[in-house]
Amino acid sequence: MNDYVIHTEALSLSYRGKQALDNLSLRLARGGVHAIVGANGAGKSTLFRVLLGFACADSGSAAVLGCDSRALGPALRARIGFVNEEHTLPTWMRVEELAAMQRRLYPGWSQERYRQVLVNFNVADRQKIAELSRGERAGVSLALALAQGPELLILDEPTLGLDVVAKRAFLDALLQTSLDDGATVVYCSHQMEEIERVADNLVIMERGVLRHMSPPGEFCERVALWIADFPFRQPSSADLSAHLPGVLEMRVIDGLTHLVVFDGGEDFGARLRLMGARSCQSMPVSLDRAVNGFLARGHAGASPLSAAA
Ligand SMILES: Nc1ncnc2c1ncn2[C@@H]1O[C@H](COP(=O)(O)OP(=O)(O)OP(=O)(O)O)[C@@H](O)[C@H]1O
Repeated sequence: MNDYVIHTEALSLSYRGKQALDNLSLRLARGGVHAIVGANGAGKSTLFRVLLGFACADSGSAAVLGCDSRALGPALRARIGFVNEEHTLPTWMRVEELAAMQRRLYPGWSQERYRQVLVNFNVADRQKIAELSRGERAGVSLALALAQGPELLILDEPTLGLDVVAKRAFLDALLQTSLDDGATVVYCSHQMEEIERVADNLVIMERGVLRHMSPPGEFCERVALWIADFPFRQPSSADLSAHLPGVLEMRVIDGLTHLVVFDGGEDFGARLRLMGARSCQSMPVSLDRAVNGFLARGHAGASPLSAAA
């Protein structure tokens, strides 16, 4: 018996020949906030669909809270909160009717949590869902999901389209749900500053494959920006690839070579000097730059050093 809230083994799914999940083996431990990132089309939403039993994999296995995703019954579904990026809700219902219905359905319902999230949106209880703006609808669906008191919360780009204040309030409530109620949160997002703030675990997917998993800080520590001054001959992208390990991205700015490097090793500076650098220095990068550099390397249409001058 393991304690993974999500466990996939060699999970594959292709849509008419297009590989969305490619032999994906992923184990997410119980507790904390897990953020899944990846370029557009990396397979994040597809993974969620398979996990929740909305789509069938071609091969491999997927389990949520220890149960095969193909056999999730009502009792198990009640332990999982899910918010999709469209924030699908019954448009004909009034906000108060929807909240009352959910309160009856979920024994762990927290009215306080519901109000805590919803207060940041200008939503009147008597309004119909159809009358709400997109952001307000997102606010209602997020308030409902957090108030359900789920054991596992799966969120597909939950803050897309929210303004800064609403986003912050939602993230605070999310953290509190995870800390106070012990809920495990699994969510995908393209917003790194948000992930930096809330995530305990960073999962990077690329074209249906798991590329990296660690705490965000650990990932950042493995990526560095090197700035080197080559006074005579600027090395080409090909030179760099051949002689330096882990170069993700190269740019020449004001005559200085900027390299984003993953696992460059202790002697990276010495290697730069051997290639003719007069001086060089390394500095840390933000999560945004680290992840984007990492993903740019394998991005469709981009060569490994696509940003090279
Ligand atoms: N119903 C479908 N029919 C055909 N192809 C699909 C379908 N759904 C997804 N795909 C393809 O599967 C791949 C993975 O899509 P998915 O929506 O899972 O990516 P994603 O990581 O969630 O992307 P984004 O960040 O853009 O939301 C993409 O190449 C997409 O074009």
